Amino acid sequence: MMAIIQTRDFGIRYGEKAVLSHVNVDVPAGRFFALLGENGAGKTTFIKALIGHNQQTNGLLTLNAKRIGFVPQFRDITRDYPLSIAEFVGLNYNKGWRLWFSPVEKQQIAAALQRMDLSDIASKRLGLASGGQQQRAFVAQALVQQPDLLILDESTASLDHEHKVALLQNIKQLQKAQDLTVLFITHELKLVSQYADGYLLFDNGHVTQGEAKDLGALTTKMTAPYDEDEVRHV
Ligand SMILES: Nc1ncnc2c1ncn2[C@@H]1O[C@H](COP(=O)(O)OP(=O)(O)OP(=O)(O)O)[C@@H](O)[C@H]1O
Repeated sequence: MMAIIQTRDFGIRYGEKAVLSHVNVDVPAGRFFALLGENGAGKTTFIKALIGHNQQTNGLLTLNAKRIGFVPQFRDITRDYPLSIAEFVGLNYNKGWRLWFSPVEKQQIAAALQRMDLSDIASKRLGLASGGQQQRAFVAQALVQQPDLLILDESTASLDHEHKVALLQNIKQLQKAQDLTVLFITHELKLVSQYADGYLLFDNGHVTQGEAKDLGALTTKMTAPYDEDEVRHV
């Protein structure tokens, strides 16, 4: 199977400080991967390298994605935020010099809304939507340009349990139906282990790749002293 992300002896540093070194991963296309690790372990740094931010890297990084969709950590939307959900979802569309959407673009926005279950509330003001609806709108925005790699940074962290599960089910369904590769950064190991096909564990400058069947053992090891709800999210 083709790897959508492949690294060989790959490293990233900030000045003198090596954040990651000797990273060897092969993420197959069309799978759901959890990106795990303590705060500061280098998950965001790795993602930044994938989306092409200038960094000091060495070794080999091969990326076979045509388009990457990125859902950053939850941003607070105030109640007076003026855009509707549909307008927000189309916000980052690269229209060049045009101010309006072409029929194809409109159709793609409608499809993204539909995929995230937002069609019925497309004209609702985003500021008045619930946290779960807002989070789905962020994902829909990332889906509009039909990425083949979707990266989500702690997208479940701010949601209650019911909405966490709903979002993960939604993403899982997308991954399967659209043959999308999903990288899901999370601290919620137990939750994501039901959806992930594999994981990348960031630890102490190194990255370990594992399969879904290993997630159970990892969960026990990493969450043993705490209940999941007690793990603090920063
Ligand atoms: N621009 C930067 N310059 C220097 N050091 C940085 C920079 N960005 C991050 N670092 C350092 O690199 C390390 C990895 O940070 P990174 O944000 O990638 O971790 P993370 O795993 O994403 O953490 P979190 O779970 O908190 O988001 C940390 O020690 C951080 O302090």
